[in-house]
Amino acid sequence: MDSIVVRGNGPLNGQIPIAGAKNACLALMPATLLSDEPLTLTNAPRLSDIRTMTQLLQSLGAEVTSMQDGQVQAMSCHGHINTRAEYDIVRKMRASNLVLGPLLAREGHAEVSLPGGCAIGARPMDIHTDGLAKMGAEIDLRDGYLHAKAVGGKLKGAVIDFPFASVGATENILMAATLAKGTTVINNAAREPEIVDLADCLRAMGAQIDGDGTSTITIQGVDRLHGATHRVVTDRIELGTYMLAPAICGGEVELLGGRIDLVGTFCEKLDAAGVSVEETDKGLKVHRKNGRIRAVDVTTEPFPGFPTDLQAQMMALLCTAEGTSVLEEKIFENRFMHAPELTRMGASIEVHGGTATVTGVDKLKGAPVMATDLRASVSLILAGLAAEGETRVARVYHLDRGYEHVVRKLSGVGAQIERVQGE
Ligand SMILES: CC(=O)N[C@H]1[C@@H](OP(=O)(O)OP(=O)(O)OC[C@H]2O[C@@H](n3ccc(=O)[nH]c3=O)[C@H](O)[C@@H]2O)O[C@H](CO)[C@@H](O)[C@@H]1O
Ligand SMILES: C=C(OP(=O)(O)O)C(=O)O
Repeated sequence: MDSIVVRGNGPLNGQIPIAGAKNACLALMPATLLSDEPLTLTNAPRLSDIRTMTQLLQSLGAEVTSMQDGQVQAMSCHGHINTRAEYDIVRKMRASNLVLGPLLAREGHAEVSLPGGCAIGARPMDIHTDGLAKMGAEIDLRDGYLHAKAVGGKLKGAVIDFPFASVGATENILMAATLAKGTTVINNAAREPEIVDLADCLRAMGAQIDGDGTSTITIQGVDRLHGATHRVVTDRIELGTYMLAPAICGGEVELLGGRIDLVGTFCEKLDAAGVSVEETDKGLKVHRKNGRIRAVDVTTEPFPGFPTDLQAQMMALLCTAEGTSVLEEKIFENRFMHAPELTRMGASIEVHGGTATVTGVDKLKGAPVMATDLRASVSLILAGLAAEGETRVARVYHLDRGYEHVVRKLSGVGAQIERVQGE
């Protein structure tokens, strides 16, 4: 198992290109199951999660080709479809559950293993299954698999009120509804940019969708969808992560492809902490305004609120801020696993339930630490970039799920970072 070794070495300067969004691409890829014709995605990120989704789609009978340097994924699904998504693949990644809606819409039945338990919270599937049940699916859990069957062989449009604006449930129902009979309305839908990106792609495939990006999405079912080519939206979480690098280390970094509308609330918090974000014709330029970072309070919320996927990285910034910051995690009940690791580096953090109180210290000190999940791992790298001495982050396979070329991107702006073999 590889580790990442980082040495704190002062300001970072230069440019970092931002990739296509993992979380958009993971929803876009299963959309290929909705059509016999090819779906081509450009700007796909080079990540292990994308390879896992590729394997899953191939196991269901899709042809998936990665072209050129892996940045284009072309998929086509015209032969026999296997409707069983096996545990061995599904357990690797929560987003595997996004094949449920498309399989059910296309074939009228599906058997999908429950995704593996993820360390950041329980992450049940009830909002997905209740929504599909309203559309006429009978679903039961047997042998660890969700067995779903559309009564009469075809899903029907329905009005579905989500108890929580779940991103994955919105994506599953949105895809299922494109081929359902009649009109589906999702109330309290998620508004994340990845939802809008998926709706854009489905529209390019011939779907009739209105209201994506708002809390009410209306989908008029059609008989068939056709092929399309779609460019994956910029990864706002990778963007926010690298915006924090000059905020933590000093210097000035331009994030190529960055857009304020993807990270609005995050930018407001950076501004309050003393970080300048400026729009350029190529993206966003970030530097510290002056002096030390100031403490800010952060509460994670569904989009357009502060993203839970940037909470760990923001905590890394606030570890050396002037004053005390309170971070409230409202999306996942167990998403502070980076806190004890940051404490090993000299941070002062107290966690009580869903609240972490961070009192800024002058300097962090390098230490051996362990990545516990994707965003936790990158928060430890960010902290290590500003710490005195060497930080070794073990278990970086988590990082490979969501950050392509992290060593190349950060060393390109002057960071001392390398990947080494062994824990
Ligand atoms: C691949 C992908 O896009 N992952 C993102 C997606 O995850 P994901 O789609 O899993 O997140 P959800 O929005 O569904 O989950 C939010 C909350 O709702 C709860 N819930 C969800 C579904 C359900 O049926 N029942 C239920 O109780 C979850 O346990 C969690 O507490 O959105 C999260 C919230 O922005 C992000 O952190 C993840 O990076
Ligand atoms: C939690 C994340 O991903 P997943 O939903 O795939 O676990 C993430 O991208 O931060």
